[in-house]
Amino acid sequence: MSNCKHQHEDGQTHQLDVEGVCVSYRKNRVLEDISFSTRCGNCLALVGPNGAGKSTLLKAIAGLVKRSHGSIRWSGEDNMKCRGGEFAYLPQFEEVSWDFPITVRGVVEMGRYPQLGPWRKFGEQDSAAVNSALEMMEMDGELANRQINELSGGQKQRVFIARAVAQQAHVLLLDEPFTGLDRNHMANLARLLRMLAGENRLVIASHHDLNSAHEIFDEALLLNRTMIAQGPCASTLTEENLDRTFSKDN
Ligand SMILES: Nc1ncnc2c1ncn2[C@@H]1O[C@H](COP(=O)(O)OP(=O)(O)OP(=O)(O)O)[C@@H](O)[C@H]1O
Repeated sequence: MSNCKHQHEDGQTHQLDVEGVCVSYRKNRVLEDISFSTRCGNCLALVGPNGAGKSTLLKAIAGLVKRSHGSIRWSGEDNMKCRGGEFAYLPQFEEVSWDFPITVRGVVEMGRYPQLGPWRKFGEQDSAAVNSALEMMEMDGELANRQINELSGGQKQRVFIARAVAQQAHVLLLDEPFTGLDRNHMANLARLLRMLAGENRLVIASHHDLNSAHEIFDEALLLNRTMIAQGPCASTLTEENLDRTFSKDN
């Protein structure tokens, strides 16, 4: 892993500030007045029912969908103006076109493109980041040369997690990263997320398994179109908050 600079020279920690964010698809408002702050070194779980707006919030932070109101700032800078590579985004499994002819290594190399920009060639540092990410997700060796359409569901998911890891971004935005993984790879991914937070990165992931949330994540954000609660898992994932979050149908 590279030494990303996660601290300003004055020692201030990087922080994500989301304030009053609303997002609509055409006229359908799916996120209403979302405000929270979190900082690097944290693992934050987005929890809420299907259709609550978890993916939309991740995409809004990544700058992939436009907000109609509010602001999203990373270290004080508007997220849409952040330079390439600050945010690594793992799309939900169903959103990826798996028929695209590309190898596992090719996908993971794509994680380096935001760092390269128009002038820099793919170099040793990039190869090292790709190899390390492939090893971490156990997609190295023979698997690295396979076409992605020849993989199992869990292997495909691991390739895209490896792509996000190879990017060595400050902020990892992961849409249901545990989907399709077997028990061992789930445990491996949980360790990886803890390691990334330990390197002072910010990890935000949508997550449906409330039993494992306490072990993996420091904080939870409960969402159902509006924000219900945010804070440390123990004080946020309470019966009362969960009832309020899951009582509204979408
Ligand atoms: N591209 C789109 N165009 C129109 N509506 C959309 C689009 N993407 C999502 N929606 C709608 O926005 C709402 C929130 O969807 P979103 O995918 O953000 O929820 P989610 O919490 O991630 O759900 P899940 O747990 O099922 O993945 C849903 O009502 C969904 O139908």
